[in-house]
Amino acid sequence: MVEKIAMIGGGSWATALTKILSENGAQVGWWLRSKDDVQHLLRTRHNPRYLSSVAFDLNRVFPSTDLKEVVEDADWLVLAVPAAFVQGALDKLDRDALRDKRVISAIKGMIPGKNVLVTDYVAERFRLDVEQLGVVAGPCHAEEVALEKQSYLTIGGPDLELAEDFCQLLRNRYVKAHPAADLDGIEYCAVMKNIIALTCGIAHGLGYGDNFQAVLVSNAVQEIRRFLYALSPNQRDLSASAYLGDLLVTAYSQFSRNRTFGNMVGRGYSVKSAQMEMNMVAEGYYAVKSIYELNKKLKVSMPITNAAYHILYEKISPAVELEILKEKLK
Ligand SMILES: NC(=O)c1ccc[n+]([C@@H]2O[C@H](COP(=O)([O-])OP(=O)(O)OC[C@H]3O[C@@H](n4cnc5c(N)ncnc54)[C@H](OP(=O)(O)O)[C@@H]3O)[C@@H](O)[C@H]2O)c1
Ligand SMILES: O=P(O)(O)OC[C@H](O)CO
Repeated sequence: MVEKIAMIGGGSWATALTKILSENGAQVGWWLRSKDDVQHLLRTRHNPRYLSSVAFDLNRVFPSTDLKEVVEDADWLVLAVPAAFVQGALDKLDRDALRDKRVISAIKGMIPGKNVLVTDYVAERFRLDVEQLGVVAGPCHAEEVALEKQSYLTIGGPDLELAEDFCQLLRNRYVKAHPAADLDGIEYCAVMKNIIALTCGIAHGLGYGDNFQAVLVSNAVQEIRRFLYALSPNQRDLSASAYLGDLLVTAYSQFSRNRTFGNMVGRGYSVKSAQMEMNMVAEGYYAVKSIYELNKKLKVSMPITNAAYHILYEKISPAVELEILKEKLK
């Protein structure tokens, strides 16, 4: 049986996942918001602005701006727009539109303003059971998928059969995938690693070196552990690739959107100009605010998140804030 997937989003990650899934034989209805991009895909088989080297087989990939049609026809829904645009993207769907679907979030962010995980938002908005949900996690840059470099993904979800089914759709010559039961922990960690990478970028932009970054990342693991434990004190191995691996790839990679954004801020760009300079979205910018606000209740010690918040939302000088932060790290 050919699996039918609705891919929601036109950016790098949606493009990479569409490549993996369609080349494995799935039928992918692909919703992009831009008519011009859909026309370009239909004409040339390439997404014009993201991973434009990838050619799609239009017998399996069906680009469209008609969200309802794309969703109606699918067994699986894969969300791959930045979290800030999820509400807008799904706005036109009825509450029952996802009733019998399996919904996978490939998003590493929270809904700004609501400060909830994407899976919690869709579960509530579309009255879904948690067993219908999963997340795509793990250290994986879309750019390396385009180059078919060896990558590892983790599919988190309470229903391990659903998670394994989605793994089977992903596995290929260069992608290994495995299921894991920890939905919330994996999703929160994927949100928080963006904040850490952004702070690593700020430090790099200010001239801090590898010695400092190694200490920053070590302290970040402890910060993430404290926060996750306060939210959901399940047993989880934070050294697994869905947690630590994702933190490392984002904190150290040349491809990282979050690190790049932070680096510009550290070099003196304003938040606005850094955002305008990038044609991609750094989720960490929004995540800082959500996690900072959530933590007002939890009161976990989070010096790195606090520093990032002060720089990005209270306009404190990055140099001053890093001077304060460096005294708190061990
Ligand atoms: N890139 C990766 O390697 C990677 C890997 C794992 C997970 N993720 C996650 O995947 C999610 C999507 O990120 P991405 O990297 O694919 O994004 P991206 O390449 O940075 O592309 C940005 C996307 O956001 C859309 N967008 C920008 N402004 C918008 C607006 N005002 N309203 C609606 N849409 C808007 C863009 O649409 P237009 O092009 O039409 O402007 C584009 O589809 C994020 O949560 C990210 O953390 C990414
Ligand atoms: O490294 P970033 O900031 O581009 O985030 C992309 C992915 O989350 C890496 O797994």
